[in-house]
Amino acid sequence: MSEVEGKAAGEPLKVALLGCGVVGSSVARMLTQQAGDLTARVGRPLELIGIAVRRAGRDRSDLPVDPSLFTTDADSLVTKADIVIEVIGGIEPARSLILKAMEHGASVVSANKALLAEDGPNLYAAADRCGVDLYYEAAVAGAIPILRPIRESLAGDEVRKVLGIVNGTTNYVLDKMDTTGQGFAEAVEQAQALGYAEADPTADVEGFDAAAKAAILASLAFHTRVSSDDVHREGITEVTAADVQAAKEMDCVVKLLAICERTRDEQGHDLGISVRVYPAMIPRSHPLGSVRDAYNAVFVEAAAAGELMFYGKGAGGDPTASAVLGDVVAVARHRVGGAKGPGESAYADLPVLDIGRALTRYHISLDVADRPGVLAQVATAFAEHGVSIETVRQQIVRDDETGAARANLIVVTHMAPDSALSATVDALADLPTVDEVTSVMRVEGS
Ligand SMILES: NC(=O)C1=CN([C@@H]2O[C@H](COP(=O)(O)OP(=O)(O)OC[C@H]3O[C@@H](n4cnc5c(N)ncnc54)[C@H](O)[C@@H]3O)[C@@H](O)[C@H]2O)C=CC1
Ligand SMILES: N[C@@H](CC=O)C(=O)O
Ligand code: NA
Repeated sequence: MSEVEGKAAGEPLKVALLGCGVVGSSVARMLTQQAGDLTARVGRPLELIGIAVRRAGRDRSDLPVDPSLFTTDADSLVTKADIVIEVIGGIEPARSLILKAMEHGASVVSANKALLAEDGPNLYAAADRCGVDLYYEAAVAGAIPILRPIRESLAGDEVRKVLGIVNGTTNYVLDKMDTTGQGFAEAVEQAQALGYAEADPTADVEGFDAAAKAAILASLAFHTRVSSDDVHREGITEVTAADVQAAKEMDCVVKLLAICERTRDEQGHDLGISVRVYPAMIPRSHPLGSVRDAYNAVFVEAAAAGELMFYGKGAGGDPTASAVLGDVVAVARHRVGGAKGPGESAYADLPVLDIGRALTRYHISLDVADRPGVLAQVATAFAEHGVSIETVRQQIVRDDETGAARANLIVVTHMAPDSALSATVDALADLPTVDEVTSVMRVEGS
């Protein structure tokens, strides 16, 4: 019988909190202020036994917790707890502390997508070996319950696609660029001030954060190990005001999307899965098109359930703490009831396909000479790569100095493999009649 199982009913479960930043301070506050309700829901009190911080002596008088709980000795704190909450972030020392906590019999709740996406299988193996739980609902889309629905509620179905806006910072930035014409840098600063951005916002704007979340979603949805390195990633730093305007003209909006989908051949045999993150135009009428500010939304398609939509706050201290505490209650209930949550499920072991095999559509804008035969040359470049054109729009622009007429062509394709689409763009750029390919963006969701 473990030490925890041997405790008398009513004896508190000891909770250690690692990290007291944006998320950690909300967790500390909620754990303290909602102690009575949490006790009633778990069946045993939860006792906060310590809060590991990096620096001692900082004024934390705004938090309703006993100042003696703060410690810089996370290593010894994790050995004394029944439940460890890790909200430090990053790979080390978070990983070593989690492993140590498990070795000492603690269940772990983490919000750390970077770590889960890099080393999830190792953490699951340790949880299994130690007979403890590993929960991380806050790691993807903050407050939105999405991992447990995929991991548990949809465990009897077959998930076919997960399409999501899973990064609040980039959604905030793109939304501000769309609605107020605000500049990129200013919008990123605001997202940081509001507590949405990662400690280093490069993780947000370059798509690393969304790629980690995509890896976690794909692993759970397709019962396959997917790490951050398997995810094709493009961030939003290259998205220009002109791209946002071009999207508007198509009644679309630019969003950073995480796309996880199962690909089958015509006979229905699994070819593998595609996991990718990139900015793309989606119609404003699409359910993801109206996701504003730092909100997140995840659209799931399953064989029997059909289409499901999950929407809410994907970032910020309190929303993220809500997901953390939901997990704390779940693992605490397991302790009280002598149960254990699900472990890793990677039996399907599907190959992760190269981005070239993903089926998508392109919106291409190019400046060309305005003379007979140019459109035919452009159309030939598409045809030679097996790419079918859906629409072409042409606008004549006159050069102010020379008076020469140039044309701006906007081509939107039908669905084609990404490799064929990008080869078409290369071929267009090489045509002598094409001055410049001014923008290329994928179109999703229609
Ligand atoms: N802020 C948000 O909206 C969300 C954050 N997350 C995740 O939650 C985790 C925490 O994020 P934030 O609270 O935003 O970060 P933060 O940077 O505000 O807080 C992290 C805290 O950990 C402390 N820390 C660093 N090393 C430490 C150590 N060795 N021992 C003790 N404390 C240490 C830092 O001093 C800092 O106060 C990250 O994994 C993040 O990806 C997940 C969802 C949303
Ligand atoms: N930096 C992240 C926080 C949540 O995961 C975001 O902006 O979504
Ligand atoms: Na979540």
